[in-house]
Amino acid sequence: MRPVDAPIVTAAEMRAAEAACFAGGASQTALMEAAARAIAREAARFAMGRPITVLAGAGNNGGDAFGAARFLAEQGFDVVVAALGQAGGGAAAMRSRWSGATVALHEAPVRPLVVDGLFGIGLSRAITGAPAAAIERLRAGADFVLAIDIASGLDADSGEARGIVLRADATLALGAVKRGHFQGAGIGASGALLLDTLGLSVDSPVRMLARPRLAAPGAADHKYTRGLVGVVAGTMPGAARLAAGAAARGGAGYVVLAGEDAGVPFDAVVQRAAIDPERAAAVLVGPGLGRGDMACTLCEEWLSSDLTLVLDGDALSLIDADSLRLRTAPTVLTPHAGEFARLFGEPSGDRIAAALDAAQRSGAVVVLKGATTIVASSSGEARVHRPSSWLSTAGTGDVLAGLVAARLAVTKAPFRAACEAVWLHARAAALAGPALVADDLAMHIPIAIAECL
Ligand SMILES: NC(=O)C1=CN([C@@H]2O[C@H](COP(=O)(O)OP(=O)(O)OC[C@H]3O[C@@H](n4cnc5c(N)ncnc54)[C@H](O)[C@@H]3O)[C@@H](O)[C@H]2O)[C@@H](O)CC1
Ligand SMILES: Nc1ncnc2c1ncn2[C@@H]1O[C@H](COP(=O)(O)OP(=O)(O)O)[C@@H](O)[C@H]1O
Ligand SMILES: [K+]
Repeated sequence: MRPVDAPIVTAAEMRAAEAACFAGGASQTALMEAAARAIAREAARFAMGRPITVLAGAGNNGGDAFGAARFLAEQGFDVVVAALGQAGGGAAAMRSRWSGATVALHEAPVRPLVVDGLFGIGLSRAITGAPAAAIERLRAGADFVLAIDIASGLDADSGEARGIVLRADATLALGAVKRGHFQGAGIGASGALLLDTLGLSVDSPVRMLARPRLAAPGAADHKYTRGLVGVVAGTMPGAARLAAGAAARGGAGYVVLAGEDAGVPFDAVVQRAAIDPERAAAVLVGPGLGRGDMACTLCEEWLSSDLTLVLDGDALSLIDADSLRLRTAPTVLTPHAGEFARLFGEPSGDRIAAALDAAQRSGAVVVLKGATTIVASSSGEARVHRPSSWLSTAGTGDVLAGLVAARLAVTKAPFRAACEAVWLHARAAALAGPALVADDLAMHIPIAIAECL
């Protein structure tokens, strides 16, 4: 099945869940048989009757692979297992139950479907030399590669490539999805992500972002109760206009764009010289702000206020992470990778861990944007989302910042607001379709909202 709202675990967390399952009386063989059955089910769908090469390593990933080969052969598929190393532990039992054709990895026949059971979460060193050459040859000749648990060559936590990676067209995650599916080389090498929980009970404060549930305004609501968003314009007012337009379409009751000659995206957005702090439910500072003296002053003023803030773009270059701790009002930061590195230092491989650390250090909700976007709270919760790659165009981050401000004005709950905004932004991008520009997003936000009511 396609995972929705699923927990995302590290290799250590997965092993702990597996150990708890064994402590509860389950056997490793039974778990492997269940994994093998799930893999065979998916592989059969993708093979559509064509011949299959199953790659089996020496660890449990290989054990799953031998089991899957057996189930596929029982269904009448033409299956060859290409093995690497001597299966040990639970994998040895699975290997002994396989009586079909077995060759060494370097002799693996190129076939339309390759099932990758070389390495899973136990990969401990880079794949190089003869196995790497075999992987390259098989990938080049295959129509479709199904990875068991995680594509071989990916670090399960960071998603970084360890030597060569056998890029998958689909990955069947076992037990739970892994952080490595969403990060580094794992983004491009995992293909379509599927999950079989194998009945394991896994929980984590890090989860895939689910579609939010939103409420229509109440009968007693008016423009102020629904929340006024102030957007501070600066030297590049186009960015502030994009943000203000998104805030208005994102459900705010009233949007004020503050700045002389900033203009407005449409007439519903009000241009004023300044934002009335008594009225504002959330203020966005940063998109197109500039980094001169004026920008510095504005940034300092808003930082020292007791208003709920979204800090984006230039504002993220004008503040320091530790001073944010002094704020008592909610703060949401929306950095891209470069802004994040300036504020908090270059993240080590695991960006999810880096975003959680940053949230804890600053006390703010951190939205670390990119091909995978992570929303992290200072209490250790994180939500992870993969938006359309068509979003990689100028100004889409300004739209997201405006949306966060709108949801913040409506909900008053920073983590929830950031999650809602990231989902709506990605959905608006999907609705806008290929070759979108940032200006296209706002008009699709109401359609995305309608899907959440
Ligand atoms: N965790 C779970 O809940 C479950 C795990 N299962 C499977 O078990 C896998 C993890 O099994 P393991 O812990 O045995 O780990 P792996 O099967 O990923 O491989 C570890 C083995 O490969 C060797 N190795 C690592 N890197 C190497 C390299 N570059 N070159 C050559 N050898 C290398 C190690 O020394 C070890 O023998 C999962 O990915 C999944 O497929 C399933 O069987 C069932 C459920
Ligand atoms: N390759 C990608 N795949 C998916 N989303 C992406 C990709 N690259 C960027 N994005 C998204 O596009 C937006 C870009 O924001 P940002 O870098 O702040 O741009 P800008 O400042 O021009 O608005 C973010 O929401 C980010 O998550
Ligand atoms: K694998």
